[in-house]
Amino acid sequence: MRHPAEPWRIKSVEPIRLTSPDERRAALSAAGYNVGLLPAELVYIDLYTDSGTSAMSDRQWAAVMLGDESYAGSRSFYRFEAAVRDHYGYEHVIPTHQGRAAENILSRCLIRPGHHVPGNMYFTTTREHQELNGGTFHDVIVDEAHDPTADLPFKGNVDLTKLQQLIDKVGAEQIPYVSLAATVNMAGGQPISMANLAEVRELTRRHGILVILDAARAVENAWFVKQREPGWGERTVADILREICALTDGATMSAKKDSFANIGGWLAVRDPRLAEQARNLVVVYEGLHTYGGMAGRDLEAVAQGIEESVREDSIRTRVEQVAYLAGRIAGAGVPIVRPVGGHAVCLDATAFLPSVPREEFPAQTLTCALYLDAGIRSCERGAVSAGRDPVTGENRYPSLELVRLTIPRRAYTQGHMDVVADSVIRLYEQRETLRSGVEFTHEPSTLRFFQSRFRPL
Ligand SMILES: CC1=C(O)/C(=C\N=C(/Cc2ccc(O)c(F)c2)C(=O)O)C(COP(=O)(O)O)=CN1
Repeated sequence: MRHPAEPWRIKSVEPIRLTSPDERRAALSAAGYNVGLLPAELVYIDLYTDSGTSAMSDRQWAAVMLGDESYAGSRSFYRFEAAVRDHYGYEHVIPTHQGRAAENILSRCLIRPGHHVPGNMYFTTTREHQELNGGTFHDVIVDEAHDPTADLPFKGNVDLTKLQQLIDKVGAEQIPYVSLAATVNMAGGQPISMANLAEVRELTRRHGILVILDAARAVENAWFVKQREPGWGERTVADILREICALTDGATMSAKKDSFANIGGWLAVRDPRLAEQARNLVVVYEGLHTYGGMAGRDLEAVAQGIEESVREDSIRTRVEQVAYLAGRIAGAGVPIVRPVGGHAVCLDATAFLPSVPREEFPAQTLTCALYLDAGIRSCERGAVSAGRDPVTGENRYPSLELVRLTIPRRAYTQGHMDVVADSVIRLYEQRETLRSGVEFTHEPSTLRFFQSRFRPL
């Protein structure tokens, strides 16, 4: 797989530095063996997240200068609203400062204690807001999504039998909506197919249950539909994105992903009553419903980013850069989640470090090793992220114990991808030396992933 030639040239750069091994050992210790607590300036290649880390375009920066900072009815809001309406197709657009803020508003509107929310695999903030409002999340994704070696084109699909069984068990009136992610982040950025989406829509319509899309990486999902799903190859990514949304009743969006924004998000729905309810809450938690916790300049950057995100050459080179890194790593025999997703290459930490027991958190251990080896920050997507069962208090050990190498958009070059691949391959060749993991020295009660601290065993 060749590294793609990008449809842009670099006009501005930000210096980065490879620290010394001693500096990295000291920094990691001070960060409690949690790479998320490292100062960014001590990270050479930052693959912690693709969220908010994209390079903005010159046209986004130009739009920033046009930001209308009026408190009410900002010109920038109407541009933002038009961009979401045009490309996602929802009538009522409510800005929020980022994705989890939209999840907060939506969950407060739709979820009541005792409700059940089925979805295609959990995501940390999404499930958190569902649970905070008294809901119980139920994973109804196809079984293969939990198998890193199952090389299927649409591992983000819903298992319709699981969904029907939940409806039969709890009753449709106890299910406020089905939460559908496109793509599925925790499965490694796996897409959902149009056919499966249509089946979910048909099943939920029969029971009067809403479908709410998590659209954070829906453009990547549209790209995979175009590449992999029969009958869609001739459609544009922009068309497919609209078709995805047309099969849902609303969406939460983190504009920090597909839309190349450094901050921003939105909640969009079709039902005017739900929109009114959400607008009332957005005033409480985010700001007036025409700015939703964003400055006018951010609204402009998101609007421009949406337009850029659906361009075929843009999304192709984005996904192909990830595939390039995956090709180099998998080519050396390193176990990764297959098929390769849109935003990340996910290392299978249990296969990578078979000597490290699950109780010693292999993925967390591997993120530390990657940083020490080459100053690369990656993201633990395994038991530490999964947290504890709210009822039993026991650690949840998901079948996917992953290290996510998350690629920011338009930020790194082939040279950086090669540094990452070389480091991962080097560690894999030395994997027998990594025989023990880490243990908590500090464990927060919620979303422990961000603030936990560890020590090596
Ligand atoms: C599919 C989806 C997301 O991927 C997502 C965020 N994602 C992040 C940041 C992150 C979030 C939670 C973690 O435990 C984590 F370790 C990383 C990420 O890196 O992937 C949000 C929330 O959107 P907000 O970040 O704009 O609020 C909603 N939906």
